Amino acid sequence: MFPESTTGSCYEECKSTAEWLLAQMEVRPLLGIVCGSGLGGLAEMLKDQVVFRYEDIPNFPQSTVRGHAGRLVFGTLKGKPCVCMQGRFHLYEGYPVQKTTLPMRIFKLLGVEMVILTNAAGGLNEDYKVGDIMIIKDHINMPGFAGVNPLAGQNDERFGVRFPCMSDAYDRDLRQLAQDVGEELGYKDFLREGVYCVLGGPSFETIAECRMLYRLGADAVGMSTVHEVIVARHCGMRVFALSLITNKAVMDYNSEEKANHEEVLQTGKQRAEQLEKLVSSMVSRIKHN
Ligand SMILES: O=P(O)(O)O[C@@H]1C[C@H](O)[C@@H](CO)O1
Ligand SMILES: Nc1nc2[nH]cnc2c(=O)[nH]1
Repeated sequence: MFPESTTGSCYEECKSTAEWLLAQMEVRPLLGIVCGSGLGGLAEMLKDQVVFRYEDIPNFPQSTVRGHAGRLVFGTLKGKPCVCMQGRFHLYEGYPVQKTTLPMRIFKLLGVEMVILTNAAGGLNEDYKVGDIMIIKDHINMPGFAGVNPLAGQNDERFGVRFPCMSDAYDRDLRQLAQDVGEELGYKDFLREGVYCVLGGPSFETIAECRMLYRLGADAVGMSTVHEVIVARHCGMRVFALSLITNKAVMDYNSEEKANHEEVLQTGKQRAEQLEKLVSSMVSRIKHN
């Protein structure tokens, strides 16, 4: 277990990073966006951009994965002030889980009320196709079963309660909005809703693991998002999340298919435009308090 002071995720450290950012620009974001592997194009939709490289932000981790540019982009999307992570952090990069989720606390201290997260994921559900977009309705925190939870350690009540509820993690109204917008855009054939399971990575799953996860109730498997969601909910932000099904999980011992990062990035490119349209259309209809 890493004490918060070595992960930079304690209140004072997050506050000092948030204050550093706020002192550099005038944008006061209400919406936070996290781009998944190969989905960084979402950030390009922001108007009047102010961009920070992660390496220039005090106390911020660095992106090490291809498809994660490592830039924090501020601007407006459909007139709404936003901050967008073009690149996120994963357990397999060697970061303690508290470090991978640190940006969520910084978002909160910047004034963000709602977070939209995206990821690339392998499809476990037999009905899913490559290129499907899955609205996440729930998650399975597999590392959490072994005690890997970003909220483990001392709780700071300034962020949230010791035992936060997760049965309402994925905002029902935002999920409905995504369904409505998706239908209007003609996405019905490739828009799904399901359960996302996080594993530690970086190795992709074995066939036996994929079969097990599907039987446990997961529709898609990936290496991110869940821990960010836990921290975002802990500090009271509304959450909406999408998985792009970039590859089908291999479930059959006769299959010649092999999961690989190239395919993940390639599928991201092919569906990027529609995913961006879905997110921006949702944002144009979201009302803030
Ligand atoms: O950041 P996400 O969850 O979109 O990235 C997924 C998981 C691995 O980082 C990578 C595997 O191709 O894509
Ligand atoms: N764990 C995992 N992560 C992914 N990210 C994109 N595809 C996959 C996958 O098949 N498995």
